[in-house]
This record gives sequence, C-alpha cells and structure tokens, in this order.
Amino acid sequence: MASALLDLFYSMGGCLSCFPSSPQLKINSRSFKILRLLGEGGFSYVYLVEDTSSHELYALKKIRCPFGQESVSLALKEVEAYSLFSPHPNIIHSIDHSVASDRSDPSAKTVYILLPYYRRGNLQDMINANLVNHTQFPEKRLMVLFLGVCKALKTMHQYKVKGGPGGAAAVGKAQRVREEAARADAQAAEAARDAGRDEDEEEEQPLMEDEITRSQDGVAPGKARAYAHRDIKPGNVMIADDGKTPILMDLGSLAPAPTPITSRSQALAVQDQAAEHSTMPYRAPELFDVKTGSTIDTQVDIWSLGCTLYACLVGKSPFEARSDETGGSLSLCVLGGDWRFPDEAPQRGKQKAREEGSGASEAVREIVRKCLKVEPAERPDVDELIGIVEKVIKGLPDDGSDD
Ligand SMILES: Nc1ncnc2c1ncn2[C@@H]1O[C@H](COP(=O)(O)OP(=O)(O)OP(=O)(O)O)[C@@H](O)[C@H]1O
Repeated sequence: MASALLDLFYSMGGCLSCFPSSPQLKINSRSFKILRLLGEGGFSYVYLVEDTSSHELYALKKIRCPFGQESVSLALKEVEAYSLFSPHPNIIHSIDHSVASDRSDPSAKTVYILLPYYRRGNLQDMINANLVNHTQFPEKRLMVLFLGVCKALKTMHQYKVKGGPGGAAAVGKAQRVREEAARADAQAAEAARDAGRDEDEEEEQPLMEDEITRSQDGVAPGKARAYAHRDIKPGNVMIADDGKTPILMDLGSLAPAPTPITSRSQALAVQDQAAEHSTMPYRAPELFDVKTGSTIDTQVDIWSLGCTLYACLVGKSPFEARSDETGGSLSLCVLGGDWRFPDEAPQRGKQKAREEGSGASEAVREIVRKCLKVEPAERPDVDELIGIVEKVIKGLPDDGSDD
C-alpha cells in the first residue's frame, strides 16, 4: 500500500525534496535510493535509483502483478528475456531482479528489474525534441541508429539455442534453480535479521517454466529458435551514452516465432495478446485481424521498423499521420496500407512538407516503403533489410555521425 501511494505521488510529479528522507528499497541485499520516476506503462513504473554504496545510477522497473501467479509469470517472462540475448551491444540486459509480496495483500506481488540507466532517453524523446526545435535527424546518423536496431532484431529473429548437451532449457533451468535456491537462503537469513522495513517485503521465488524456456524444449543447442520482439517503436529504443548506439528494450512483448494459427480461438488469443503488448500505430496489419490458417512470424517487427523509421522522419507513425489527415480510423489505415509521406499529398507544397520534416532522401524513403508492405512475405527479412540499410549508409553524405 505504501509503495502504491509512492507510485501515485511520483506519477503526479512528486519530488523527493518534499520528503524528509529519500525512500529506499532492497534488491537482493543491495540498497537503492529512489531518486525520481523516469516513465510508466500499463502496470509498471520505471524509477531512477542510486546504489547507496557505489552511488551508481540504475533504472528500476517495478511491475505490479495484482492478478496472482499469471501476472507474475508474465513479468518473469520479461526477466528471462533480458538474459536470453545478453551480452549484445544493441539489446538491453538486466542486472538483477526480485519478487516482493505486498504485506497488506500477500496474493499481490511486485517484480523489480534492475536495468542499466540510459540518461539520453529514447528515440521518441529525440523525435519530440526535433518537433519542438523544428530540427531533423542528420540522415546518416539516423540510419546508423536504425542499423543498430536491425542488428538487435537479427539476433532475436535468428536466435540460436545456447547450452551443452540437453539443450539450453535443461542447462539453464538447473543452473537457475541452484542460484535461486542459494539466493532464497540468503534472503531468508537476511529477513530474519532485518525487521521493520516500510517498503514491500522482499521474497525471492524460483523462476517458473514459462513461454520463453518452454519454447526451447526439444531444440538442440546451436539450432534456431526465432523470437519476435512485437513492440518495436521509438519509445522502446534507448540511446546509449555515446549518443550513437541504440539499445532495444522492453522485452515484455517477446514471443517465439513463427506461430501457426490453427484455430479461431487461437487467432483471437493472438489478436488479444497483440492488442495488449504491441502499440497500435506501430502494429502490423496481420495482428489486427488474425486469420485462422495464417502464420504470425518475425515479419511483424519489419513492419514496426518501417513505422519507426517514418516516425523519425516525419514525427509520428505513418498511420497516425494518415488517420489524423483523413479523420479515418487508425486500424482501417493500417489494414489498407493507407499512408504517405507529407509531400506526397497533392495539396501540400514542398516547403510545407519540409516544415513537416519529410525532407528524406529517396533511398531512405524506399526503405520505409519496403517495410510497409501489407503482405508480410513482401517485406524484406532482417538480413535483406540490413543489406539495404548498409548500402544506403554508404551512399549518404557524411554528417559527422562517424565522429
Ligand atoms: N533503462 C532505462 N533508462 C532510462 N529510462 C528508462 C529505462 N527503461 C525505461 N525507461 C523509461 O521508462 C519508460 C517506460 O519503460 P518501459 O517501456 O520499459 O515500460 P512499459 O511499462 O513496458 O511501457 P510500455 O507501456 O511502453 O510498454 C520508457 O519510455 C523510458 O522513458
């Protein structure tokens, strides 16, 4: 309850100077001071925290799981996804995690995930700054960032199962259970010493078998087990401290791919899942109206990449732009592949288009067009896309992005 009030306080713009002392919390024996709220999602809050001993800064994602085991499993799926691709220069990894029970309602849990802190914010923040300052991304710099996101996706789309004989699932599971058991023992000993904490009571729980691990069962080490991110958008691409390296984050939507849709009920379940996890203006058409007999694959991310690149050039998703322009529904625009660059609208002059931020080169526009094919098979796969982007980068004039 105390922590729910704290979340509310921060989300209303509360500041720490109003508190007599900064709130603290513990993640597996490490103490952190909560400095401020960085962002929030449906059931989660992300805080900037400081390690009280090392004074290092981190982002702490706090996921509320009010609906018992099912919502905890979902949050732990996200935890597992953070370690799956680690280390990768363009994919976020988690540093630690813990599960806490709320004292006032033991069935309600909170999952804490400790992440590296990216002080430069995300691609959406850069888009917003461009809109406010009437500036645009230097094209080469943008394409280098875009290439980094493509490389992150290549790792997900072409993931190879890790581990020795018995497969990653078996090896990983055994290792995790041992680690979690050791941690739980340490936690119990500490809890006995440490009474009177105001924050939620910490309590380590073993990770459960879930979608990510299960999907690797029976796949031999070294063999492919593809995953789709399913929520590619500018807000999910953080910018590393060097200003050039994109970091793909928010792996809560990650799912094994391909998914053959064999029944109507499965089609509806996948559609509902997409509505929950994939942001509408960036969501692929095949996820709006999932057809029985179809297959949902990694090409959903290629569509979202096209929307993301367009948003970097124009300021919003192509389908938000089109539905604002026509007053039509966003989903109909997506399903009909109805979008265009602002200067392709007959009534707008080149000057107006430039003001709207669409002065992109033809080569870059062509990348958007290729990704935004309504038919998934007509979109390039991630390898083909990387090839196209690398070629485009070579042909663009230098804008200092290599410095
Ligand atoms: N590691 C980080 N460093 C800095 N800021 C972060 C970090 N992680 C998240 N944030 C901030 O918090 C916001 C919400 O994070 P995140 O997308 O993980 O939450 P979410 O609940 O999954 O959101 P969504 O509803 O978009 O899926 C981000 O847009 C970003 O501004």
